[in-house]
Amino acid sequence: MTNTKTAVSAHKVYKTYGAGDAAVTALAGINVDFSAGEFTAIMGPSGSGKSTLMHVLATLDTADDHPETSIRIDGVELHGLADAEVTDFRRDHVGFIFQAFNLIPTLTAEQNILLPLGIAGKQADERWYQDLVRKLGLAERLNHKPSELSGGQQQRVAIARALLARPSVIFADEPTGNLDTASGTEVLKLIREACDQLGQTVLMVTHDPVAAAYADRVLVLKDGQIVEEIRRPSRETVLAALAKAGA
Ligand SMILES: Nc1ncnc2c1ncn2[C@@H]1O[C@H](COP(=O)(O)OP(=O)(O)OP(=O)(O)O)[C@@H](O)[C@H]1O
Repeated sequence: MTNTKTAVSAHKVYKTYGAGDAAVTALAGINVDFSAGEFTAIMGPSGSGKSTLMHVLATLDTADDHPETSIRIDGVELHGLADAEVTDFRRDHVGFIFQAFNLIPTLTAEQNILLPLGIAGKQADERWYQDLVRKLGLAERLNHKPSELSGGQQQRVAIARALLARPSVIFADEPTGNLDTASGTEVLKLIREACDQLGQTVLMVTHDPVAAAYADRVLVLKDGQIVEEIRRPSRETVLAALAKAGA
């Protein structure tokens, strides 16, 4: 991608859980930018702060108050913004693909895909919706409930739901964690295509070096800090970086 616009920018991001002797530093002053259209994998040992970083950048959790902390998405400063404003912003700019899919079991695939826009009181772009459904191979499955879909199909419904609103950035937490290899590969290729063809920005937490090799870059966290950055990762370079970080 030649587009170098910054989609997400984090500056001096700290997160401490608990207080006093029980305090745990989950993020120890993170500085990182994510360019528009870039696919980044976030890796590191258990407890290194991956989920915390995702949640804080996605505005699902708040960073510690620190005079210089800044978290921006599409240039909008989100750190310190009131909850209601953050919720509104998130609805328009941020999409999620979580491992547990977060699909509503009583709704059909189509209703699940359309739900977030419906809640926001917005109409889906009909052509874009049809495009997504076709591209994701869901056309024959739209009237099925999640329990009538395979894991890969459920994850594709979650991807369609995330992409429909054309969010500036999508946060994916172990999106292939529950899938068999074939479905996992399919999901990773779709995420890759969304970045290459639609300019979608994606941040993905994963433990899988093969999944990480689909990304443009890998960030390795350790003790709440970024200790390694790999551009154009391969399974081998990722494994070496993880070994170095003690994962
Ligand atoms: N709600 C919480 N209360 C207290 N400590 C927490 C909380 N959430 C996370 N932590 C601590 O913060 C640190 C970072 O946790 P985090 O879940 O971000 O790590 P992770 O890299 O995502 O781990 P994993 O790979 O095991 O999911 C850990 O030491 C964890 O125990």
